[in-house]
Amino acid sequence: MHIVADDNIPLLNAFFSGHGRLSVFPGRQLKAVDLMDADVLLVRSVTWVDEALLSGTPVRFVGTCTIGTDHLDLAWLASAGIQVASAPGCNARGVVEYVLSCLLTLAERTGQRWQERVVGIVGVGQVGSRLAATLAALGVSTLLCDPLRAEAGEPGFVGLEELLARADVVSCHVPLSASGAHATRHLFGEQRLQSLRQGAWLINSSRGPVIDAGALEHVLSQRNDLQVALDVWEEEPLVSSSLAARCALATPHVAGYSLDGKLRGTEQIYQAFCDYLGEPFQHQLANLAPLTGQARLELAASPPADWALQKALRCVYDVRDDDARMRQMLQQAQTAPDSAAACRTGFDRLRKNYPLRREAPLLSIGLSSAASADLKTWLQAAGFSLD
Ligand SMILES: NC(=O)c1ccc[n+]([C@@H]2O[C@H](COP(=O)([O-])OP(=O)(O)OC[C@H]3O[C@@H](n4cnc5c(N)ncnc54)[C@H](O)[C@@H]3O)[C@@H](O)[C@H]2O)c1
Ligand SMILES: O=C(O)[C@H](O)[C@H](O)COP(=O)(O)O
Repeated sequence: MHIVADDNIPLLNAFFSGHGRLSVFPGRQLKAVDLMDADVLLVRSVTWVDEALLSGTPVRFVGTCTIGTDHLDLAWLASAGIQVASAPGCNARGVVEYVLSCLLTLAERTGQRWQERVVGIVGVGQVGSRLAATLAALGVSTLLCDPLRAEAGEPGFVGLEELLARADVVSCHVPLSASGAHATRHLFGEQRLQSLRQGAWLINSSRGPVIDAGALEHVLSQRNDLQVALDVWEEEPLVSSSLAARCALATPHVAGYSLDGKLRGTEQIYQAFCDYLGEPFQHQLANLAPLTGQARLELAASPPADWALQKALRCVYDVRDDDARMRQMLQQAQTAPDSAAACRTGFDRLRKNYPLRREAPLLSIGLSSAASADLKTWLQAAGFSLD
């Protein structure tokens, strides 16, 4: 069997080499000619998988080691009888940690308490529901908008216009869809962006085209009360430097880029592949995951709960670091002879050379018996291991 894969997929050899020959390519550069004798294609989110790429190739199984599937032409793949698998929820925890880091940072910069802001979550699936549960456990009020779940009869959801009218923070976790009653392309256009509350924070870590970038830039040119954190960009890997300059936080599509999230993505696709072949799993992530990046944080006898939670969250992920690297890249791209090309390359380089980032359960926290019950509850809600 010949397996062709994106070279950004970790543990590829460990999981797949027993199944045949492996060839790797940079995901954005993969072409039909590379697949002429391939049986299996393994991608991440940057390879557009459609008829143009696959027709005329022997590929029968496509796996994307990502949550999002908007880069796959699912209708054509189904009509061609090609088996497709994605990795639901694989990096959801990383995204939650990104959102928490945005909240801490924006609170610090605006002098507000993030715990007292009402957080509106748009799209309450794998990521949105984990975020909602974490915030609720931290005592934060949330508003949830998911018309598909509401239409299925589930209680507890509000409409988008009501959410925009009531939420101090809007965090977006919808899939990108271009058609249908609840299409999300340009879900946030000029009118909805203008309807954000005075002083609102808007966080988008879903897909760039969910927000109309032109409209956002226009709204931000008129309203300096808003704080916007963008992890995803309408034309990425090309980023509008003028829009980034108006954003409070700008990162290169790395919200879910924990090593753990990427590894789970590979494992989930390996398992789907074994199921497709009708074979048992030979490998388990628990036996293969690298033992790097674990850390320990010792907290003083009875630290203030707010301070300790912030310290622990920042030990696992600090969005300010990604923001700084992105702004440096954009600044350098501006001075390059072809700044658009330099931006595209720089954006992908930041993602390819992403620093080691482990998730909250990999940080163990030493707490004394004098630590408050609130602090223990909060740290556990955020996923930390306590002892
Ligand atoms: N930036 C990153 O690193 C990163 C990481 C993971 C996922 N993502 C993106 O986030 C998206 C969401 O991830 P997920 O795992 O929660 O997906 P999911 O499919 O589990 O959940 C999406 C939810 O959005 C809801 N939804 C669909 N259309 C909607 C609309 N118009 N309004 C409100 N809700 C709507 C769905 O009903 C569903 O419950 C992914 O599709 C992916 O594009 C980005
Ligand atoms: O959909 C996802 O899972 C995320 O957007 C994922 O982090 C994208 O990472 P990439 O495939 O671009 O490496």
